[in-house]
Amino acid sequence: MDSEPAAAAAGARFVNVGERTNVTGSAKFKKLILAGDYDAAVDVARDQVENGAQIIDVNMDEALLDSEQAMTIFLKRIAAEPDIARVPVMIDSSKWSVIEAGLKCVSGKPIVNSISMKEGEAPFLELARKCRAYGAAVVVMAFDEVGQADTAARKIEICERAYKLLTADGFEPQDIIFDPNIFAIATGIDEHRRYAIDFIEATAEIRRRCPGVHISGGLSNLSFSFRGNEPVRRAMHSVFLYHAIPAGMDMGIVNAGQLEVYDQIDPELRDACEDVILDRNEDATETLIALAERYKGTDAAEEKKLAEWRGLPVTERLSYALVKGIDAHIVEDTEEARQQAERPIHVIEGPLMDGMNVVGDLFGAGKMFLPQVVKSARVMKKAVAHLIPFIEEEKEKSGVTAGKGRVVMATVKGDVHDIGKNIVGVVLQCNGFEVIDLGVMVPWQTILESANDNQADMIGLSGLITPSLDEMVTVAGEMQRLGLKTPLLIGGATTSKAHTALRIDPAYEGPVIHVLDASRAVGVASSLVSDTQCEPLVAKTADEYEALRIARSRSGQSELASIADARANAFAFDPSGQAPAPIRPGLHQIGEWPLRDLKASIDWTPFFRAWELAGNYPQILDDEVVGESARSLFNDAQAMLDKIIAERWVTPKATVGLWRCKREGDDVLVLAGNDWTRLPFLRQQVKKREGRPNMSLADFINPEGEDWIGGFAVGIHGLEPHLERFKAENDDYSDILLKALSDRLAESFAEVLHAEVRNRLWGYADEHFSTADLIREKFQGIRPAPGYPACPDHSLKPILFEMLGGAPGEVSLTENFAMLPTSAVSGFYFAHRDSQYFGVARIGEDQLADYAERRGVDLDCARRWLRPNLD
Ligand SMILES: C[S@@+](CC[C@H](N)C(=O)[O-])C[C@H]1O[C@@H](n2cnc3c(N)ncnc32)[C@H](O)[C@@H]1O
Repeated sequence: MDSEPAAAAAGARFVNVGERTNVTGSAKFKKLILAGDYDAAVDVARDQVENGAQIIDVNMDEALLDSEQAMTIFLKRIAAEPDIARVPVMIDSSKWSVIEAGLKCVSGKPIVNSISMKEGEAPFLELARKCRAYGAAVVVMAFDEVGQADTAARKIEICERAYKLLTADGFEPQDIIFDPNIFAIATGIDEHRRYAIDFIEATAEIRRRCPGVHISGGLSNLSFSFRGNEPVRRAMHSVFLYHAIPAGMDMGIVNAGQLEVYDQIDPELRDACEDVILDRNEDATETLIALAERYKGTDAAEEKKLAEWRGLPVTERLSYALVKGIDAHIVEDTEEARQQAERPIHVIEGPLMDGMNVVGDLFGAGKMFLPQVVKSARVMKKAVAHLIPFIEEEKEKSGVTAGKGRVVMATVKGDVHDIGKNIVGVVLQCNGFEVIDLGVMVPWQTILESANDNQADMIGLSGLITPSLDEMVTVAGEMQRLGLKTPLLIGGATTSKAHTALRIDPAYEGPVIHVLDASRAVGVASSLVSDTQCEPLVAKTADEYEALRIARSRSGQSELASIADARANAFAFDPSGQAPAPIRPGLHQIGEWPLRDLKASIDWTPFFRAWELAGNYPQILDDEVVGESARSLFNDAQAMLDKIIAERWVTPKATVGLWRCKREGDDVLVLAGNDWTRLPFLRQQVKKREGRPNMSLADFINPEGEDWIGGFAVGIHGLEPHLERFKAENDDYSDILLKALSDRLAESFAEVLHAEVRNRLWGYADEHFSTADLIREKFQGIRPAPGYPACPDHSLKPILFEMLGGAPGEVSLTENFAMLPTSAVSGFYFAHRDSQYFGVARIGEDQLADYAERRGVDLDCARRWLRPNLD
């Protein structure tokens, strides 16, 4: 055989055999051949190849036909079409005369489908030799004198016998393709229940006993009981291949354009198919039949809609593609519109903007959600990218993007997080704004220069970590110093209306507005560029912030205990809850971790939150309001995740340290390497009700004897080339999706690694938690992260990283202690039975001074780091 199936044999890929040029399987093809319409019949073959068929099966076994003649004409016709002739032909007939007629027309390596030992060994060998004389490979059916093989044992026995006969006769193993018979399952007949699993098991064994051969099968039989229900059939075929390919099936007669991606199948349907195919439970068939009802007719309706859509006038097609986020035909449609338009810019100003307006309206009305909007934006960007060279040719550069207004956006210095900012940028662009995105870690000078150079209508600042709040105050202060009046928009996970009102707004006389999320950004930005709405919005916001400041000054803050009193009310250490010494103390470098394991333990709820879809996974997939959007996003995420894993886009790395330690007040002294390192922790100072302690993380370490503490950092590396590719393709959707998935992998890695530490490295636990219980953190021990409420000082990160040997998990820190790569997690391990998360909240000046001394920095520096805990 040629290299295609050989590659498949090596496990490199599965070879699709197109099944549409078969008069017994395709009513359409039969009609064309009977009518003598060979032009259209050739198009069927071309479609197959374009849809990914790597071999085409040709069958002319029809009583009303002169099959030999039809085979000859058709094969000669396709041999003259270079785009079809490049794939091998499988000549499919039950009559040798037809096969031979076909063999005479094929120039490349043919495949004969099929021969068997139905009539005994001698006729089998005779046919096989004839095929070999034509240089053909053969499909051998698992059929012998007794009949067709149905059980695994019979399939194995027949194939092994045929293998021995053929190879002894001089046949090359790679020219033998066994078809061990795929039969219909879910028929309601008990004997049929094992048909699929028997095929899979037999495949593995045949590959073992008959080295070098290929295994093939016709998939349509499998789902015969669900005729007319294409979604269920597609799902069954995909699930079947998902199991059969790893067992050794490397070819299959399957409609290449109609295979579902395994992970994109509705999980309920996928499980039901899996139960039937693997014969996993008694009522699997009933369950699948009941479920199948739900899918009836959906496909026909979809196909009809699709066909209708492609038949619309081009402007409507553009609008439809934008609203639905379909980028498959966008370049050809844009080109068609351009040819019809007077000037290329009119395509943007006309149909494209019309389509985006519909998207904007639907989003504004809560009928469309962020993932869809970002997909629509991708379609828009691709269309615009196609038009730009034509517009530039017309020297019309300026008109392209200067729509409603111009926004300069940046993640501030020291911060690297940009998912939220990118989403806001895309949404603003969708709504006609020109966005100048300066990226991450942008110092105030660059932001203000760009705003000035571009005459920005507003500046948007974003940040995720608390030190970024201070950076934003700095930018506001510099804007004031320069006498600017440009509106300043504030957004990002740690920002809040209160912080904006209390700290940023007083630093700048121009308008300052906190924007809660992307869905509000459009309204705020549109008002700011509107002649009538700008003033009212600015005045209303200023009043609101003033009211907030007054309320805060009047309400007074919760009363603080002195740090001495707070310490006297510490959480009592219970020696009986102390974990034993680690089994494997010291540093552990975790070079790589299998991505597949990380996928399995992903917590999906925060993923939907990143896309501003509210609800918990998995219920969110069925949510009445956002369910459809969530499902579509989830499917895209699964598909990308599978690629990330299969093509190893990213590499997870980690470092773990488990060290001896002792307590000194609220400090923990850690013996990392040969030196003792001081870890100063903060203590809650807000006065507590009787019986409630003022907690510090130090309280979970033995105050009297020896104890142990741990630390870790994980990072997901290697995103950059993919992000660059997406950027080049104007694909913000994939860019944001990849970053969000990479964040998920980092969190999952931190969770899985903590389990590894508890169960093996430290070894104080012996757990068997489900993923759901892991996510609920039901285990003993915590991994508090610097910058989080129990240890809010981000500046502990450099100390932790130093103890971990520097750049743990190949993660580094920015000057404001953000981690690079962005998808990274770090923290300490506490193993005591009582250890728990809490918030330090507000602290007093006495603790601040005490902390500055323990931390070894001056008071101002400590004040800057602990600012959020002092207000
Ligand atoms: C941010 S969530 C991440 C887990 C979530 N399953 C996910 O995938 O996004 C939980 C982690 O945040 C940190 N954390 C939460 N609350 C904390 C607190 N009060 N103090 C310190 N760290 C805290 C801990 O590292 C904890 O394991």
